[in-house]
Amino acid sequence: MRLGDLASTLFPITPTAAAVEITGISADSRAIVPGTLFAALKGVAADGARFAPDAVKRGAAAVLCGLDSLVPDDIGVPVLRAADPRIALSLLAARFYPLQPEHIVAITGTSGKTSVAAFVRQIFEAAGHQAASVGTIGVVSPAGSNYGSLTTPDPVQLHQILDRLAREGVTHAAIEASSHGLDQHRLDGVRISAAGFTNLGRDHMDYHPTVEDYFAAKMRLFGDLLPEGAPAVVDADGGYAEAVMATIARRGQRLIDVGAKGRAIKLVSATPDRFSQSLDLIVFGQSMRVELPLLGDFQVSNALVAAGLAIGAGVAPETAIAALGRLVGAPGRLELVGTTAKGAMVFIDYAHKPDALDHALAALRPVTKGRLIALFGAGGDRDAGKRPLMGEAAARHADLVIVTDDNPRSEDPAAIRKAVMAGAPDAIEIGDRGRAISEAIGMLEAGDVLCVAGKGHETGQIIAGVVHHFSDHEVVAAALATEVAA
Ligand SMILES: CC(=O)N[C@H]1[C@@H](OP(=O)(O)OP(=O)(O)OC[C@H]2O[C@@H](n3ccc(=O)[nH]c3=O)[C@H](O)[C@@H]2O)O[C@H](CO)[C@@H](O)[C@@H]1O[C@H](C)C(=O)N[C@@H](C)C(=O)N[C@H](CCC(=O)O)C(=O)O
Ligand SMILES: Nc1ncnc2c1ncn2[C@@H]1O[C@H](COP(=O)(O)OP(=O)(O)OP(=O)(O)O)[C@@H](O)[C@H]1O
Ligand SMILES: N[C@H](CCC[C@H](N)C(=O)O)C(=O)O
Ligand SMILES: [Mg+2]
Repeated sequence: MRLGDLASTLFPITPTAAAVEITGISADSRAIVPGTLFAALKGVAADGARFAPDAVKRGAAAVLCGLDSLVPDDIGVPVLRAADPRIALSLLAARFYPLQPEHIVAITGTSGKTSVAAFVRQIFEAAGHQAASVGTIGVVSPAGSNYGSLTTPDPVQLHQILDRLAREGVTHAAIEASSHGLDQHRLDGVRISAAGFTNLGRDHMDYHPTVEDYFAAKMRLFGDLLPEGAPAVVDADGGYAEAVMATIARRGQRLIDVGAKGRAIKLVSATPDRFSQSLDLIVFGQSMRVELPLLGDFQVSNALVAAGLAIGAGVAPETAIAALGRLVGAPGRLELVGTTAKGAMVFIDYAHKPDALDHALAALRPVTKGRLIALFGAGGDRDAGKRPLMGEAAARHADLVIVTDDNPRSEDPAAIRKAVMAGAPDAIEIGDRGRAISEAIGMLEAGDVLCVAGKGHETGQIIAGVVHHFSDHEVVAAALATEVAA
């Protein structure tokens, strides 16, 4: 594509520059091949402007940067200066990869995004649409699934994915909008037709200076990205619901509020029956009942937000609610992965923040006849303040707490465990996660429940910056197999 076709409506471009052929876009100088437009962005760790000369040496055909960027005008290729180069990058990426599924819904909130995205995809499928989801567990579409590393991919990758999905015939997609993604404008070029908000709790205090800043990042989804008049779904029972609804009202969006306090999709009652729960609902004034095959109050919230989003995107209410009866949980989210010979159950969950741990363990208590055992750690190079709070949440709910390693990343694993144990002083400490899981399984008696939390679907463990293959699923399966053999 010519630079003129790509960027002339956004930037003043000379005729010579307009004729330059652009073959790709990247914000990483290391990925530049001849013909690529290099976006020099200021990041958390570096200023991309420093890498512009190297990008040009590698064949960059143009450079995008900020108004006051250090990139010199005489760098040898056209320089496009934008007030906010991250927004410009997203808009250019959306133009370079022009196709998007017709209906895209985006979900934000501290917990539940992956689950809601997976549920919306399943409801779309039940309604007969070609559907996909994009988020922490990767891209899941009729063509298969592949795992990416970020919850909200960077804009170039995201638009490449959306363009590919649309070409494969996907008409309906659900995307997770992380606070990093919203803050860094990764979603700014996406044509969002409905947006959802699950809840707000403590998270990412390493990146956002205050909870208000974190909330403001999430609010960009409704304040800036979702058009006026479009449907906005909120769990009315969740934290910060009123503040979210105020933004939605200010923007003239169509509120679909769900939950016990919800009016559009009202939860009249949820009656649990071990692994499922019977939901009595009033959906836009009509009584409906469905048996949700999932455990935990929080999954009711996630399912109703998902139904609201699917309805907002055009699915008939009866179809959306009926589809809740066949939902399958997202991998590694309160997933029952096995039962020991003595009759204890083992679950794998992705709770890696205090609220999530609170909800996951609370959900398991009613199915626990013996002891509830929580096994988890906390990630390194992430919000250190959440560590003792996770310890406290576990100590509050579980009969036995085992503190182990999650992804220590660059940090000292023992120091992370110590910080977690400040909130759970009676916990057992077993650093090696594999050993912790097999020892925990060895301790299980009839009726006990073990919750292995924090890594969910992950297939690697990052220790001292190196990713080692590691899967809670594989370790649990191996420990259960040994137990049966013994
Ligand atoms: C803190 C954070 O969000 N960082 C993201 C951000 O990087 P950054 O802009 O701060 O990067 P930087 O290292 O300061 O470098 C500045 C610029 O120089 C460029 N550079 C750097 C080195 C070089 O040799 N050449 C070069 O061109 C970089 O590509 C970048 O454009 O933008 C990059 C491109 O989009 C992301 O890959 C990167 O994600 C890092 C890897 C990351 O770990 N992010 C996590 C924390 C994250 O985003 N998580 C959220 C939330 C998860 C959840 O809880 O749901 C997610 O959406 O996954
Ligand atoms: N609505 C909810 N409220 C509270 N906790 C939840 C909710 N939904 C899920 N959880 C808990 O949070 C964990 C992560 O859920 P999920 O992956 O769906 O959320 P997420 O917002 O995508 O998280 P992440 O930001 O880490 O990707 C689950 O394993 C469960 O323990
Ligand atoms: N998207 C989240 C995932 C955290 C998963 C947990 N296992 C950890 O390493 O803390 C993050 O990068 O902060
Ligand atoms: Mg997620």
